[in-house]
Amino acid sequence: MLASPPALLQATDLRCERAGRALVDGWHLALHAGETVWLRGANGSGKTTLLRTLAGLRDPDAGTVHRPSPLRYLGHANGLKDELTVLESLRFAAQWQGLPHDTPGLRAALEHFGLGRLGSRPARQLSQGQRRRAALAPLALPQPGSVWLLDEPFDALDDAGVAQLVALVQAHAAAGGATLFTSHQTVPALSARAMALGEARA
Ligand SMILES: Nc1ncnc2c1ncn2[C@@H]1O[C@H](COP(=O)(O)OP(=O)(O)OP(=O)(O)O)[C@@H](O)[C@H]1O
Repeated sequence: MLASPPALLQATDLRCERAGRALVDGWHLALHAGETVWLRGANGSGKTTLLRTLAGLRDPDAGTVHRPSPLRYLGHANGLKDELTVLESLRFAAQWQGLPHDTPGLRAALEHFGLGRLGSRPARQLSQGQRRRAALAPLALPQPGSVWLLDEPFDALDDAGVAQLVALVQAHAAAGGATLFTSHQTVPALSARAMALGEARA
């Protein structure tokens, strides 16, 4: 019998607390190449806390997270710097991904999200949807076999933006990557395994 390939991201017996209360306890995840997982849950149920823990931005209160693959986390706050232009932000993200400063895909990545004409604009001049698109643009740069952790990535996107992101997530899965995303809206065009968190905690 063939052994199953190792997960790109693995969480074992995870416990995450806020203000002394467990949001998840004994939680498991094995995210494999080609998988797309939709993490669902009510407001306050712990999705952001869990994603940040999986990304290594906060420590679990118990359990382990194994991250053998490159990882990209996008929080719902966008993380754009107002004073940087859209192209500078993308260049910064490319370097962070280990790509050369002058990587040829930068323009194409902006074009993917319809931002080709906005490359020299400072982020502070963008609309909310344009900011979301600019934050997502680094996903259009190559990073084979990586894990994407995306917190509410569809927020503020119009129908065309949703379709552009769906196309990227599907291509990422087809190329051997994996994605875990949160969303309060159903995205019918995206085929994803749903995982639900428990009830909201006050
Ligand atoms: N810095 C903090 N200190 C204490 N409690 C916090 C803090 N941040 C979040 N919480 C609490 O942790 C719980 C989970 O919050 P979290 O942001 O992970 O939920 P969420 O599922 O992402 O919510 P939403 O759908 O509203 O974005 C909430 O009850 C929240 O009040």
